[in-house]
Amino acid sequence: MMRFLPQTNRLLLPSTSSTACGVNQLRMTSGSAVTSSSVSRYEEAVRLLNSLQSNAATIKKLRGQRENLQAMNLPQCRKYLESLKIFDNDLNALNIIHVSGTKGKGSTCAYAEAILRHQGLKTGLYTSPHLVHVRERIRIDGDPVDEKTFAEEFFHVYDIIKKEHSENMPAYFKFLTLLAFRIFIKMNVQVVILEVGIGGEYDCTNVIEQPKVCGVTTLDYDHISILGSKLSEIAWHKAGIFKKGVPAIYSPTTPEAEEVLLSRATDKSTSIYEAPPVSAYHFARQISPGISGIHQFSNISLALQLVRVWSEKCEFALPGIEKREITGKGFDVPLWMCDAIELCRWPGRSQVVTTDGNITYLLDGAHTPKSMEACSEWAAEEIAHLKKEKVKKILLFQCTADRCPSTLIQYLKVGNVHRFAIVSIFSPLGSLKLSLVQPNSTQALINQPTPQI
Ligand SMILES: Nc1ncnc2c1ncn2[C@@H]1O[C@H](COP(=O)(O)OP(=O)(O)OP(=O)(O)O)[C@@H](O)[C@H]1O
Ligand SMILES: [Mg+2]
Ligand SMILES: [Mg+2]
Repeated sequence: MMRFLPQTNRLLLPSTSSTACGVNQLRMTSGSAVTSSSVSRYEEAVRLLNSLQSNAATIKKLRGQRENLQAMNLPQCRKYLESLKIFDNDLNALNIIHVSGTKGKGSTCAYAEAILRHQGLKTGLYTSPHLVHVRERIRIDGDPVDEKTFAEEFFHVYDIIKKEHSENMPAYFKFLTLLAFRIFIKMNVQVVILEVGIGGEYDCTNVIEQPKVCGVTTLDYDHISILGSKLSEIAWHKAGIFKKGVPAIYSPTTPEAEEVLLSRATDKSTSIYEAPPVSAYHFARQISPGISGIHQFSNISLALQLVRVWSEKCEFALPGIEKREITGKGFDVPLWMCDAIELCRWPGRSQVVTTDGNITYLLDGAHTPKSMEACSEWAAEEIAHLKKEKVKKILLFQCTADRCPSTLIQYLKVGNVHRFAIVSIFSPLGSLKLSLVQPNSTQALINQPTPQI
């Protein structure tokens, strides 16, 4: 089948020059193998990156000035990008799929990435948070960027910003976003799937001017001190990523939230569609999606719509997908797309890990009411499958920052089948604190040692 690639797209041209688009030459360490010096450079990079995290006292102090700070995010980002000589054209040429929402952003991005990679496109994927190491957040062709590249590009970005903005260094997430753009440009990726950090309107990923398509996943209550406590307020922030002339697709939501999404789309001259239920598609064969759980079907539908619109906008023909107007309707999903959906992996979300020691861990990233319910449904189903086996089942879900385990646990309704639910607290520094929660109780027994089971 004939493929049409965007004429204006620098990234779809052969990559011959490391100075393309105004970014400077790489500072190479010796050889391509990972040397001890490149490893220590990587460790030093991670140490410096972690030093950009605000401590609890600073965060508390800054909370009062939150509105001001939020509004400053994007102007600051633009200054840093200018210093890094990354221009709007460079970002636009990344052919970005931009995804906001409360739940399912990472999964939706992972599905879209898996589908496009299956077609041989060189992909960049930017997501958060990470589970084991920070490089998981910046992926090239599905794999975390390697340590050597990470370290080289880190110091390129860090040195320039330190030199020009030493009094005003970007915080952790902002820095990583700049680094991700730099790496994607250097690696000549053909498409970037970009997950918003928090909200949308003021999020530093929103510095991009012209994505190819935007998506809004399931809306729910999270970060309410920043985004508001009503779904309509939350929707306002999420719709902040809409851009003039860039189609947007959203997962079904409440009428109040939908009204806000639609009215913001009108204000911004964005054409907007609701992603259909998964039953609207005709799959070439029965599929068992790579990320399990019924809730993943709405992410799959959104990812399918995003990929389809992306291919129309980029004039990149996808085999088995007819060219047609963007409508937000279901379509025939060819075999290769079914394969890609099955091959998609997103660790730490609806993941079952079995150990030799008769323990099965159910890992999930749930941390909002809706996602705890989704997690609950998925876990109950998995536990039903495991019922006959004499294995202990431990469910881990995510509880970071100021979220409270005891408010989340009430949404978990998997009964007595497992002995304990363990709330995992991830921190970007990589330390994992465990808190115990007894399944029948809403009371977390914080910081107890792991039980003998
Ligand atoms: N469509 C959905 N509806 C409800 N819950 C969902 C949905 N998709 C994912 N989840 C839940 O949210 C968790 C996190 O999924 P995912 O990483 O895809 O979302 P995210 O929006 O990137 O989350 P985060 O806030 O951690 O960045 C999953 O483990 C699952 O419990
Ligand atoms: Mg979140
Ligand atoms: Mg995420």
